[in-house]
Amino acid sequence: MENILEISGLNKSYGNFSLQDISFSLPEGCITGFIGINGAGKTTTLRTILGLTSKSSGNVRLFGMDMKTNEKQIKERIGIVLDGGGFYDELSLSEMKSIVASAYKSWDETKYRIYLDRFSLGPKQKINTLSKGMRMKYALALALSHKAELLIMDEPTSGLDPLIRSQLLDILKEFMNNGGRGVFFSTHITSDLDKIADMLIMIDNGKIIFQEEKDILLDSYRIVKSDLKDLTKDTEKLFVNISKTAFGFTGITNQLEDIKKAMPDAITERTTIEDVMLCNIKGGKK
Ligand SMILES: Nc1ncnc2c1ncn2[C@@H]1O[C@H](COP(=O)(O)OP(=O)(O)OP(=O)(O)O)[C@@H](O)[C@H]1O
Repeated sequence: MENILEISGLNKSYGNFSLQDISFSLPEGCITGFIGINGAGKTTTLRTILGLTSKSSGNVRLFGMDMKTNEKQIKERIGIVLDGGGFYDELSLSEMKSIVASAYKSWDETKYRIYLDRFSLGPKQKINTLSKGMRMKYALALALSHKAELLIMDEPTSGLDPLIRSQLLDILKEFMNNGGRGVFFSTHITSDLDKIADMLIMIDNGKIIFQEEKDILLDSYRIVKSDLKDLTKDTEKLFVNISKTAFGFTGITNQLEDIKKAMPDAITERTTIEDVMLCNIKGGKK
């Protein structure tokens, strides 16, 4: 599998916040979720990758090309959905589309109209009359109408109702049906990724905490419930996070085999992505 995106040694500072030595890669054919709590650095990373925010150091390669020297060719092949869209609010959808379309050699007007119809958006409607969900659909229609091979989306599901979120997930699955493509999707709402992500990258406080295939990640963690008597100085070390009550404890572990030996009667349950994200935040579960 080729890497569609490769980031190495990315650094960037904003006052007290900094992206620290961010490195990861996205293989083609994967929907990758970029997860982290508010303020973790997701938007800053995406904007830095896209050259919308300057970086202090690091390399960004897309489709095997360096972003510094091939920005135009690279951007032709990326569909971008940013929070708020970056649109001129006083324009109609059709006027804004003309500006966006002129930036792409491979603009596909037929496809754009199909998406507009599918999303029930009127070309004469003004951008400032769009609801949050309609704005996201419009951004998606633009991003999908120039034969992009990689979709980069910043919090596309934030603030959307379950119906629109489910439509978005269907569209992403359709997009991935053609080979050689990728989706990079930042979110702090991890339930959508439980359904569609193949790969997960977590950022916290400007640092990458892990990059792992979703199924492998979820297989390696378990929620454990048992009596307090099972907790000793040694067994506590087997947990990433523990909460105790008067009756027992609930913990999250990534050392399941050792837990089974140490407390064979404990109840174990599978985790969600949210459980894994929360227990990997510095300072434990928030
Ligand atoms: N233009 C800016 N100037 C100064 N600080 C900034 C700027 N943009 C972001 N930051 C700071 O960088 C940190 C990371 O913000 P960022 O928006 O990347 O987080 P995020 O993970 O996308 O959060 P959210 O889920 O809330 O969107 C925050 O502390 C934020 O205040």
